[in-house]
Amino acid sequence: MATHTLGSKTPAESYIHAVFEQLIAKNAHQPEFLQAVEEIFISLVPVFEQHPEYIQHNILSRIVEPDRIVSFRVSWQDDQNQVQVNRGYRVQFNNVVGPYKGGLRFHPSVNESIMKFLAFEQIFKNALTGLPIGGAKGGSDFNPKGKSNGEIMRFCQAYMTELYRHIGPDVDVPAGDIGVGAREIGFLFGQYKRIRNAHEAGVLTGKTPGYGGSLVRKEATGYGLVYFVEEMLRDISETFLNKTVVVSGSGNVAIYAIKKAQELGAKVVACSDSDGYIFDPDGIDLNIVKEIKEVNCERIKTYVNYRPNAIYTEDFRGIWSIPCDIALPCATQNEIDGDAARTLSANGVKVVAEGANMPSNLEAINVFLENGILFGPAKAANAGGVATSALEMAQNSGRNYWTFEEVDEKLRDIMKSIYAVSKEAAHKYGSEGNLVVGSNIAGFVKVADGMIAEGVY
Ligand SMILES: NC(=O)C1=CN([C@@H]2O[C@H](COP(=O)(O)OP(=O)(O)OC[C@H]3O[C@@H](n4cnc5c(N)ncnc54)[C@H](OP(=O)(O)O)[C@@H]3O)[C@@H](O)[C@H]2O)C=CC1
Ligand SMILES: O=C(O)CCC(=O)C(=O)O
Repeated sequence: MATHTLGSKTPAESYIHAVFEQLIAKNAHQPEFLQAVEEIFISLVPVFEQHPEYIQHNILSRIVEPDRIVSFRVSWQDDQNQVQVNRGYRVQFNNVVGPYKGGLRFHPSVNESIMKFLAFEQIFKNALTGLPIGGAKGGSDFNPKGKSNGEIMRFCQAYMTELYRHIGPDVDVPAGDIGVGAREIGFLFGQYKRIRNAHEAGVLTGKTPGYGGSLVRKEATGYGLVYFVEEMLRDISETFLNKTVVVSGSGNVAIYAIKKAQELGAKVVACSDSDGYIFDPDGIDLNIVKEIKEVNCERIKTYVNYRPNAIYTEDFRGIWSIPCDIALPCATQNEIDGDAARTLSANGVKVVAEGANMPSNLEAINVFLENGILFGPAKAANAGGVATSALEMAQNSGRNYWTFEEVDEKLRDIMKSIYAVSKEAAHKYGSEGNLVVGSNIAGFVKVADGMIAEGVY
């Protein structure tokens, strides 16, 4: 039976508590979804105390129920001509601010709870960008590891053969996430185009620039994360220069976070994959990581074959025992628990900012906040990816391309604005400096006001 930490002393608390109790009763088997909702609900108490109209409109009961969840069979043929079957999903959570928008995850751990937590987070993250995009997420329990190019293509085609009827440039615009990069988006787009007989470029983002993709989208989540941390550091008169940084993961977000942090003068000493982590006291050589992960599709442990001083440890969570000034979790959900947070804190970490979605559990977040560590929550800190996707949609609608510098400048401005808006909301509602509270409130208020304006449905 799931438990929670929400109180029920004031009318606002009682309302939030009651909605959460009902949610637990209906979704007891969805721990990731409940975790994501609880984090937001805790932040919203002061908002509901000042805005009884949100209770009158029963916004919370409505906002936790997705507009729809599509779940479907994906049958495809492997290289041995055997028919394989996976489960596909698209959770269209909320389109008050704009068309449903959010990535697709292909990973064996995918289930309805993970899809719902990601789509729920996406609503508020997307609202924070200031751009007209609603919240969604999708994916499949398909495991891309070890699959041939042909198998990946046939899976993507089979997945899109059902998904196409639920999406469109003004309806729902998927993109990449774990296990879905430019190659998969290409296969998905090709199948959508064949079925619809139309080059609707805006139906997917994360495309290669040659056929409608935006420059900077590949780099955007990692770069945006670092731009966000620059803003956090600016407030304490610090910069990335000479800081020791630990980045978990070695996928899309991690690679471009490492690249930008290094460009700004930081020394990145560690990264990981789901098997283990590498520690390089001389600083990570990103070209080697890119060769291993992007070109050869190998495991991160092979890094030590190229760098004699580097050490590999088979335990990906152990990465948080490395002393650092800045920690950037960029792999997956719940990779930092209370113990890992206490270790980071005891080792003197100054800033933790989330490139992954919900990488810190609730206990870890509390440890960071209680110890005065600057904490950048995912829905603010990693919003650069989806924001640049929205810029890709804008270019597709305008049938034009912007230069790398133009998109990068817009991305930097968006990250600055997300930081400012989150900080301002935290201040306004009495939680100075708490970006968890600030980003949750700023995103929520925009969506809640839109829900009231658009009427009950
Ligand atoms: N791509 C984007 O634009 C955005 C991504 N995010 C989030 O960032 C995170 C990383 O995504 P992205 O870089 O795109 O994905 P990738 O598939 O490119 O890379 C994922 C990385 O995380 C590791 N990883 C995946 N699952 C696990 C796991 N269960 N335990 C430990 N390590 C794991 C992978 O290791 P291995 O190779 O061994 O699987 C790999 O190094 C996710 O949380 C995603 O939701 C957030 C905003 C936007
Ligand atoms: O670019 C997008 O639409 C999706 C990005 C994403 O999946 C995320 O923000 O978690």
